[in-house]
Amino acid sequence: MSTDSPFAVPYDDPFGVHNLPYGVFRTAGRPQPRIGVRFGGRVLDAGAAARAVGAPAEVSGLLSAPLLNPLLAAGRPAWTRVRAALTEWLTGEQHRAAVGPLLVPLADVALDLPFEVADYVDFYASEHHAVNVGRIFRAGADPLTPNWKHLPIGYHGRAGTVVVSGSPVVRPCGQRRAGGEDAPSYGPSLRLDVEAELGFVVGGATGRGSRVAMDGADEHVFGVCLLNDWSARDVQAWEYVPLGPFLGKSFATSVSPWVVPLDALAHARTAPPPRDTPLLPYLDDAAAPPRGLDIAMELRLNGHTVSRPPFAAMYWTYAQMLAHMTVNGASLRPGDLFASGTVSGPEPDSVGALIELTHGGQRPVALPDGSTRAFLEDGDEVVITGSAPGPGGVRVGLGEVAGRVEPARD
Ligand SMILES: O=C(O)/C=C/C(=O)CC(=O)CC(=O)O
Ligand SMILES: [Ca+2]
Ligand SMILES: [Mg+2]
Repeated sequence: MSTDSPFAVPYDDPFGVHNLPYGVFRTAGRPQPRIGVRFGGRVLDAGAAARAVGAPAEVSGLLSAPLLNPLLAAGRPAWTRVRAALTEWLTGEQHRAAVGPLLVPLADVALDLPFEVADYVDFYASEHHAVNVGRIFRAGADPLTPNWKHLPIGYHGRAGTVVVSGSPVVRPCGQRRAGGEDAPSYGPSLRLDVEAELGFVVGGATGRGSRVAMDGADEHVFGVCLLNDWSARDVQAWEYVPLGPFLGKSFATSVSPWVVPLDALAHARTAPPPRDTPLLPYLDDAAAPPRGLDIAMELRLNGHTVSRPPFAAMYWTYAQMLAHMTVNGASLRPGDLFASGTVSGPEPDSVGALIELTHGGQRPVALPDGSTRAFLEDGDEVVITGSAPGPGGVRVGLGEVAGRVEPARD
């Protein structure tokens, strides 16, 4: 095979055949959104490939949609069949002539939000993050609230403001109370922050009244994306008592364009940290298969790496989050998105938010251009990347989620 063949993807490419993440793309020549599967530096037009190889109607139909929701709805057995088909098309000699022309260079595509977000929930699953921000928001009180080790705390976010990587983020305005003031004022957030998180993309509907136990989680988690939960800390600190985050976080949540299938993360599975508080049976994972994920993340501000958050340090697993989210009988819809909460590790340079990195803004970080940041300035660009161990020592790439801050609007 010549090295300029679209099939000549190096063995250790993080987007090799062991990964095959799903997205939705358009090209200048064909602006209709359609499902793409990343393979090396190219994107397979998956629906066109299915038709070109004469795939079964189920596979062809699911891949010919303009977004991932029908595939998400189809459930785990269909996900397995579709992934097997894609693997065969990209590795089988007999498909090269049909599939090769449908591998579009990444540089020629625009990537859209890959699925319509049904409900969006954000958890708070890092003990390190919870302790760090608890100290800042509730100085003098126990940093962990009494419920923290008994259940994965979460809140419902705003599905309609989940945006794809690259979308600009306008600095939000809102009520905030400056230190020392009694009354709030209105204006642009002065403490705009980021939260490096992992998003879990849900498929397979459940009815109201049913629950997804921990051992059913893999039937409903289709895959993962990188997620940035942009946060206006001044708005948040004033508004959150007692119902939790609201407008301080609902203006934008950015996700990476590629949804990495859970199947591609088999080698990333790892035991979560030891539990030191007994758990109710529906959350007790002492005898469960390991559902921590060893995903290495990087948080970059204007091109400079400021932190390396380790997902393996997360206290609560995605199976516990999903079990808790449905234990009251709340139904799931294809396209539900739940996020892990800020990924922070134990080290000062492994935290997933500026508020932690800068100790509430008191110790600004220095950037190579000589400037410093306590919180984000207009024009700043934040990029979060991630990768996980794959088979045979290769990495599974999660790609990146990027966003640039635009000035507040009058
Ligand atoms: O402890 C608090 O009051 C604040 C928590 C958060 O910032 C909420 C959040 O988005 C959870 C997270 O990302 O871990
Ligand atoms: Ca968050
Ligand atoms: Mg948000």
